[in-house]
Amino acid sequence: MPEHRPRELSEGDPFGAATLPYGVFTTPDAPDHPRVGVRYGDFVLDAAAAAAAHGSAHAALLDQPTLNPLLAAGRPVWQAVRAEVRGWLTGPHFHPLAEVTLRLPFEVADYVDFYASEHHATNVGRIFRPDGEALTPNWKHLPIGYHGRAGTIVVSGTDVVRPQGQRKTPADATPVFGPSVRLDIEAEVGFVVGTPAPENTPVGLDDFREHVFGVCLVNDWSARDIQAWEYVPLGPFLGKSFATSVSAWITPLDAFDDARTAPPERTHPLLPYLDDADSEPGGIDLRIEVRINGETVARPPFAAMYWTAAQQLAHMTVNGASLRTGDFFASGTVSGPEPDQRGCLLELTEGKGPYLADGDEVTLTAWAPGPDGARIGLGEVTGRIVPARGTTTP
Ligand SMILES: O=C(O)/C=C/C(=O)CC(=O)CC(=O)O
Ligand SMILES: [Ca+2]
Ligand SMILES: [Mg+2]
Repeated sequence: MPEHRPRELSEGDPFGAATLPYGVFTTPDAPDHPRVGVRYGDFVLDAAAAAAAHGSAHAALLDQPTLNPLLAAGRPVWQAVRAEVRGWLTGPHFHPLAEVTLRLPFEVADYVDFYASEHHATNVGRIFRPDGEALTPNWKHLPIGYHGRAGTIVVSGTDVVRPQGQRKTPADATPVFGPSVRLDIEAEVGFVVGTPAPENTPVGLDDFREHVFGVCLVNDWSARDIQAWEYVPLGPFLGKSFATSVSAWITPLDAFDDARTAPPERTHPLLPYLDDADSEPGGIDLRIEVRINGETVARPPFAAMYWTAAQQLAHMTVNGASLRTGDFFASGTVSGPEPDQRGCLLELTEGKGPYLADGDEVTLTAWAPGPDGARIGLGEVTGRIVPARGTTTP
């Protein structure tokens, strides 16, 4: 049963009234009734129940098994619902976070993964292509990306089965098949598209807020041995498509207004559709923490990303491609300039490993500065590696 007392949060709780991320949850007494919830401290506001009780015009958008109807409703509705939710925080309709089951919060349309950290791209280029320039000639002119696999995006807490595949190191005469022996993480930040765009209407830098609903943490699990053998010349494929974990909580873009920051200085002139010199600062000062089995292994700074999410969206649509509600794009691995700011084990260990072992649990958390000293928390993304399934089939 929902608790009928208003919730008191401790000072500095990163999930206070300035944060208010959306998710989809069920309760043990109604396991077949997924609906939209809002995280407040360690509680979940049943937004569907609160909206119905208040006679909200948006009640039907919130009594849904995914966020997609709310995503599709557009920015004026997102802003109206967020204001209404603030008014419901002192009322009933809360469940303890530990007592609900959280679902994948939105139905993913297409999934794109970028490569926007200059530090990551330089480090990986050095490790994967030691004989060439670390950054390819196009890197400073466009945000490089690839299309990922939307159907294998899973919610935080889902176990990740060790993938199997082909690999071939220089020491192997022929390819070998088996469970990946270089399973890695990639700490990333994802952006969820709400408002669609028809074909042949590129989304300019200044229209970013009209289309992007919110932000979440992403772990783009990567099998480096499978990847290193398969990726030439078309890019990542089975080395990354087995699973991508996302947080159960999507935080509205507006929650990051106080964390906006200018991206690093541009070293190359940009074509007009990517030139953000006169746009609002496109960086976000999000501080990520990567923990493996409870131990902090890295603190990647999202503010260091060279390409911004607005530039990525502009680039994704500049060729005439349309946008759908539920389209999802991730930043690429977040790495900063310092050795302890690298967002994957490939970089953290200079390509030598160790990589993930069966049973390892990886958790990403993050926060950004908010209004009046508040912290804006991003919901965690966590996942545990379980052994490869079945027999090894060549
Ligand atoms: O440089 C490469 O060949 C590939 C690098 C990656 O694994 C990149 C990737 O998934 C994009 C990113 O997370 O930055
Ligand atoms: Ca990635
Ligand atoms: Mg992936």
